[in-house]
Amino acid sequence: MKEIKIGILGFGTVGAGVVEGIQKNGSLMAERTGITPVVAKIADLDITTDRGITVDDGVLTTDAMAVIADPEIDLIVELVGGTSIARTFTLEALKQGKPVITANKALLADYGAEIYKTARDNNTGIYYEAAVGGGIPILRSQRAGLIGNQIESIYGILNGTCNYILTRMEREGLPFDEILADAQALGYAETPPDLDIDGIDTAHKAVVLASMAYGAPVPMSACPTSGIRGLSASEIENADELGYQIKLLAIIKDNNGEVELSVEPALVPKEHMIASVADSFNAVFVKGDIVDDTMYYGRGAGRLPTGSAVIGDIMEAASDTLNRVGPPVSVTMMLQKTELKYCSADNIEKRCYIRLCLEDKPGAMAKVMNIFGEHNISIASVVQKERHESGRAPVVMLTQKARESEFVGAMNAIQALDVSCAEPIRMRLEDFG
Ligand SMILES: NC(=O)C1=CN([C@@H]2O[C@H](COP(=O)(O)OP(=O)(O)OC[C@H]3O[C@@H](n4cnc5c(N)ncnc54)[C@H](O)[C@@H]3O)[C@@H](O)[C@H]2O)C=CC1
Ligand SMILES: N[C@@H](CC=O)C(=O)O
Ligand code: NA
Repeated sequence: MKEIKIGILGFGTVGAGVVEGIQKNGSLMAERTGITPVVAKIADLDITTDRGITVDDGVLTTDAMAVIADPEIDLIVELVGGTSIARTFTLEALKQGKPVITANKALLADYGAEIYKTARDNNTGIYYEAAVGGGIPILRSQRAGLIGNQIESIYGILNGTCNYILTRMEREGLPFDEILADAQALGYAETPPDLDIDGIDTAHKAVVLASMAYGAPVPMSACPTSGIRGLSASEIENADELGYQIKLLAIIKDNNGEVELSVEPALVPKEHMIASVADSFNAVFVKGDIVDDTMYYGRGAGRLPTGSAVIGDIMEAASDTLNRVGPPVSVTMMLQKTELKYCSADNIEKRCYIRLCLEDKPGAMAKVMNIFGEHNISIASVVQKERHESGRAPVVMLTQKARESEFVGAMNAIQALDVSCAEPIRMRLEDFG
């Protein structure tokens, strides 16, 4: 039986989950692989807080750099988070030829190009399954099971916090802030949670998925991003009445050789499988040119599910190290091309949900319809609610597909109308057609 000595940096939610998982199932992993995982060192700035886990004397330290430099340590697990000290730790370990396992999608999204190249140049690996879809082995599926496919499209619910908030707003009608506090207490949210609710965490994961799908590090600037901050109960109710649910979606497509990428809240049909993905669960739908449609589902956040993904990477990195495999597929797939072409956001075609507030006056609707006509936007359905006592009436519309630039033009023109009494609300409607 061979042994692999692991140095963990960051003993927070995920770090503690990794140690708990190895304590529980380490012997099972050893029986299955012939490699015994040994947590030799854990570095954290705080080594006094009780994580509900007992470790041997001498394992805990506050000095992460000493763990990286320790010749006894075979591989490094980076779980401190953020993009500053985590980048320093990761690059230093790779330069010493040690494989790094990380759950840090922000780090990969911002510094992926530098990190993958450093791994390759030092003949070692960076492993990052936990960075996308938490416990779901989505990247492993992409780089192993789907390796023979051109990826046509990926749709993902990739943020446990947002999906948890949307689910409870819809089911329990609770206020946004109250549910966010629960998501934080459950260990799902980032620090700060703005990364979750503004869609940035989803975008971090989307660019990692897109990089692997299309073969080069994709910059965050290529991913137009909006989140669920300020989403009102009215949108959830209106969507429900029309047969839809609202989900924060990552959308990645090969659009005639150009990468189409966005993160945005979207109405999805209630009968589609994606609508049944609730709470902190994530789901990723990948369509390949050979395999056709595939779907992956599981816990997207939390101590043990994320720990499970990190542990899978530890065992793969251990096997690669012991077998002296050079840079693994998780590195080479990210460095196939030097540059990718991106679809301009203006040219993306989509359907939309639109809520207007109109003065209830004769001709108001005709003015609005004229504007849609001028912008080549065809309306699929319109619901005008009873007018309020104020003389104003909310109007809810679903459109057919049109170009983003036409939607922007139409919204500006409608807002400028004398009969328009509030800024129009617009969201994507994704029917997967
Ligand atoms: N919590 C979750 O469900 C998931 C988290 N992740 C990612 O995993 C990483 C870790 O997240 P959490 O465990 O939730 O964060 P956390 O905040 O619970 O843990 C981070 C730990 O790192 C320690 N730390 C900070 N600076 C340090 C330094 N210089 N040296 C040593 N220790 C240091 C902190 O004291 C803390 O205990 C992040 O990149 C996060 O985005 C990924 C998937 C899911
Ligand atoms: N904050 C993230 C944690 C996992 O990546 C989430 O809520 O999904
Ligand atoms: Na994963």
